[in-house]
Amino acid sequence: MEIFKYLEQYDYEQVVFCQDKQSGLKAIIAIHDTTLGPALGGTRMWTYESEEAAIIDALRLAKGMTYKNAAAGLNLGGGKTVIIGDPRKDKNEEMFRAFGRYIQGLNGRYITAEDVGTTVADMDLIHEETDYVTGISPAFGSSGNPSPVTAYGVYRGMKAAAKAAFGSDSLEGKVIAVQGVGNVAYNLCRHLHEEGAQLIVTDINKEAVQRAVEEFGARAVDPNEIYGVECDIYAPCALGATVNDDTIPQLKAKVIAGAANNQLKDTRHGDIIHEMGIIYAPDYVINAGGVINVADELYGYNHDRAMKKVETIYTNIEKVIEISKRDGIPTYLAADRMAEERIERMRNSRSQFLQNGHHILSRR
Ligand SMILES: NC(=O)C1=CN([C@@H]2O[C@H](COP(=O)(O)OP(=O)(O)OC[C@H]3O[C@@H](n4cnc5c(N)ncnc54)[C@H](O)[C@@H]3O)[C@@H](O)[C@H]2O)C=CC1
Ligand SMILES: O=C(O)CCC(=O)C(=O)O
Repeated sequence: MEIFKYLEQYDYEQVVFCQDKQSGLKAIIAIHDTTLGPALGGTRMWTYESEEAAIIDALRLAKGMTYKNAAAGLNLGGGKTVIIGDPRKDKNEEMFRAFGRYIQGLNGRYITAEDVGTTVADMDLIHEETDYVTGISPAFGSSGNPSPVTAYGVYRGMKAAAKAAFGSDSLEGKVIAVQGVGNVAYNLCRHLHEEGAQLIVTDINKEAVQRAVEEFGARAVDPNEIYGVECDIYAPCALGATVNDDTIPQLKAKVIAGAANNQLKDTRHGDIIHEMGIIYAPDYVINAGGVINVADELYGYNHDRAMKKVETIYTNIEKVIEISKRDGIPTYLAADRMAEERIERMRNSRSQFLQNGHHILSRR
């Protein structure tokens, strides 16, 4: 891959390769844009097919965080890390401490948190080496696992999207197909079940499926069947790129609203579903609850304040759908415009007064 060409094309600021022979750490920190503030985004640990696949994932996820943080109204830029490895087998204490030292070396340009494959315990190890980490244990006065808060935000955003599609935001009796019932989706299913939705679930992890069947009366289907089931709402909550050329023709849902990052394989898939009349709740707008929650730690964590901000996801989804209808553009583009306009406004105003990026963190 021609890395500098890619960085130039999509305006990335920095990529850091971190290796530590003793612990086996192989990590890529991607910093996309710090116009709004330090880059905040989680650390994903995953077994990638190739180093190139890992680099591309880090870059795509980091850019997504720039847009997510901007659209959520946070004063934070976008970044993300991927650690190459199997989270069930390859973790050790030295690995996260070595990684923490790399983050410390960036002196606040990048702040991390959890993502797929990493946990609060991993963040606590990073915290031994740096303060530039969020989502650490509540014992440290922090917010802990962001997944339940992400789930609540997705639930609220899904209701806003349902209102646009069905005329009411009630999910009672709605059939919702949930792909992946991990940390976020388990909590999402709880909210949906409490509201009286009918759930169809799938996961490659049989125990996760079993739990959803037992606790929420969900119907289980095989992983590749989920796209074609009769349902009102498709909720992608596993990994990205599941809205693609193969899956779109199978979809029966009128709404796509879920937690996964980078749900559209390509932007043209957002155009296709728009033309089909499907209401798509843009991934980075609807799944911002976790980052809103962890970002609150930078101000001294206050759960009520964080949850109040998470509630804005409902109105943000409404706003995106409104722009989409007004301008006749797909919702993913409406969300991009909303985020880009905010970054541009701040770039123009900050450039005149700020030389060294004064930020809340500099008061810590
Ligand atoms: N945890 C959080 O607060 C946030 C998570 N997200 C995104 O939401 C998604 C889910 O995150 P988590 O629940 O934290 O991760 P998780 O790892 O706990 O859950 C993902 C689940 O998807 C399943 N899965 C993987 N591949 C699958 C496939 N092909 N078919 C069916 N199931 C499959 C896994 O077995 C797992 O149970 C990810 O894309 C993540 O990036 C986004 C914002 C915040
Ligand atoms: O919610 C988190 O754990 C941190 C933010 C993040 O990486 C994300 O929203 O994808």
